[in-house]
Amino acid sequence: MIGVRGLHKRFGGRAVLDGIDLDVAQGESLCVIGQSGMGKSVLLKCILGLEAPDAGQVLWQGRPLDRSTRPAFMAQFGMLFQGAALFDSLTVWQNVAFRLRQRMPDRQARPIALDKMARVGLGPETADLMPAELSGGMAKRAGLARAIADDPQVIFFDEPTTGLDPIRAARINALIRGIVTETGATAITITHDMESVRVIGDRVALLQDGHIAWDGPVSAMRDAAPLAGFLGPLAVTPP
Ligand SMILES: Nc1ncnc2c1ncn2[C@@H]1O[C@H](COP(=O)(O)OP(=O)(O)OP(=O)(O)O)[C@@H](O)[C@H]1O
Repeated sequence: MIGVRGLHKRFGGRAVLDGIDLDVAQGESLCVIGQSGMGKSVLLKCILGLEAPDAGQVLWQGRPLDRSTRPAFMAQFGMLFQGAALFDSLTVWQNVAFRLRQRMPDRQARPIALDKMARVGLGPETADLMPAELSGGMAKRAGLARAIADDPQVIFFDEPTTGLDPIRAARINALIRGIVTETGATAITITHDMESVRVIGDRVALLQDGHIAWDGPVSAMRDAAPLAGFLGPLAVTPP
């Protein structure tokens, strides 16, 4: 469903992405791991069209994403940003309904937002709070509700557990897995957290030195030699 073909991206003298090929099937949950600075965010930005690759293509439904095909893709994706990235001046429900409100009146958007908030464990009493009044875990849940508000076909999770303690991180991982399974959405998660990989992922791709150094099912991760050196350090979320 999403394909990456021969993606190259260079900054200064350094080839951060040096020929990336990747396919994510419909309904599959792929986790992209790699040490800090290996280009995970750059890869995500290239897929989202926020960074222009030097060479290569991103395909969606078998067609290259370009000026004419990208709008349809953008209408079908949801994203949980690192740090949740809620709009400070909007209430929680308005954040969740951000995209819905662009095409429907508030009286229609609000019940949908409340329904998605309930799915992630945020009760109606939180609807009219401002983001500054939420704890880190609640903000992450609100970001998750926003990511799924428009029933996306593709969801990106950027470091979903960063900044959360292990208990809250485990809850977010379980929520994400539940939502991905329930909705049948295709999911791409960028993470340092191996617990996220184990809970959220069907498949894992290791990004290293500009290449996908290993790509396989999460169940095979433990025996994968290229991952051996990474499972330890990657198990700890960096500050
Ligand atoms: N706009 C840019 N201009 C110059 N260099 C950049 C730019 N964006 C990213 N880079 C460089 O590309 C490399 C990869 O960055 P990227 O943020 O993708 O790493 P990452 O794997 O996501 O790391 P982390 O896990 O720490 O977030 C880094 O060396 C970074 O400095």
